[in-house]
Amino acid sequence: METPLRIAIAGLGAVGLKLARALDAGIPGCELAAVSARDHAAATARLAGLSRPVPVVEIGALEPLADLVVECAPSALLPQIAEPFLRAGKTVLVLSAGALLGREHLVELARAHGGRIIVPTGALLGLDAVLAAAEGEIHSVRMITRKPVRGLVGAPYLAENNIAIEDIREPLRIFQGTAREAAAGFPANLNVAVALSLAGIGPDRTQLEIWADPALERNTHRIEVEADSARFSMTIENVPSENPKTGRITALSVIACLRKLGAPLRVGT
Ligand SMILES: NC(=O)C1=CN([C@@H]2O[C@H](COP(=O)(O)OP(=O)(O)OC[C@H]3O[C@@H](n4cnc5c(N)ncnc54)[C@H](O)[C@@H]3O)[C@@H](O)[C@H]2O)C=CC1
Ligand SMILES: O=C([O-])CC(=O)C(=O)O
Repeated sequence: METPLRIAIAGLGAVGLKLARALDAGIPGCELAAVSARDHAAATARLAGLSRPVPVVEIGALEPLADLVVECAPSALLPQIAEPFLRAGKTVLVLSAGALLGREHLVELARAHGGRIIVPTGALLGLDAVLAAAEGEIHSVRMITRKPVRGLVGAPYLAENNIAIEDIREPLRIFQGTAREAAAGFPANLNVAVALSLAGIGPDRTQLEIWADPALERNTHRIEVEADSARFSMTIENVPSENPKTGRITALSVIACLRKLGAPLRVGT
């Protein structure tokens, strides 16, 4: 049997905690090795139910303990989390995909040292089809995101543009622009748009609309793609996790991605 891949988790929030529990329960080929959290005492308490305890350490101490780190922390921490792993030729699974924009040096670091950055499908769907279509010619990619108000409040774009959504009674379009612009204005809410753009035609050509909808319960993303190989549209309606900005399926996507890394049969692009 091969030695299991030692997994570190950076950020023990909605995604990180779910993943830690899944790794503890068993994902073939993987073992939880270490965790990083803002509040070590709280993290240790949250992990008390694990069958095999793991150390809770500072972000900078994760790399020697693991072969792969799952970044599921506030987006500003991405370089701190990723750089040591990439410099050591290791793998980084990135959830804060928006933070990759403008940080192309991370990809260069991976290239130079034989490391790897993986962006899982996360809260989205259909990146397999978008990747395939991008091998031909994609004419356009458009995404329309609708979120309940609590999934959007606090986004810097709203404050910068004096948009108040707390008391809206009807759906309100709060943003129209590119994935790059959305990543800057909604760093904790629209990683999916950046993941889509990286799979397809890039952050400057991927068009996005964001709606705040007071009647909605689920974070909803609709994608429309026009390509020379196919036309397709897809919608996902995400049940929010404990973090209303984050769909429950996000952690499941990471679990599926880790399972696929070690699987003898891999389905999907
Ligand atoms: N790519 C995708 O499809 C999706 C990406 N995301 C992104 O994934 C990331 C994680 O999402 P959630 O788990 O919902 O966020 P969360 O806010 O629930 O968890 C983040 C955790 O990081 C911890 N943290 C803060 N400072 C830290 C430090 N210095 N060291 C270690 N940990 C620290 C926080 O205490 C918190 O527990 C976010 O950036 C989010 O925007 C979320 C949903 C979908
Ligand atoms: O993209 C994100 O960061 C989160 C999101 O929209 C979702 O979970 O539906």
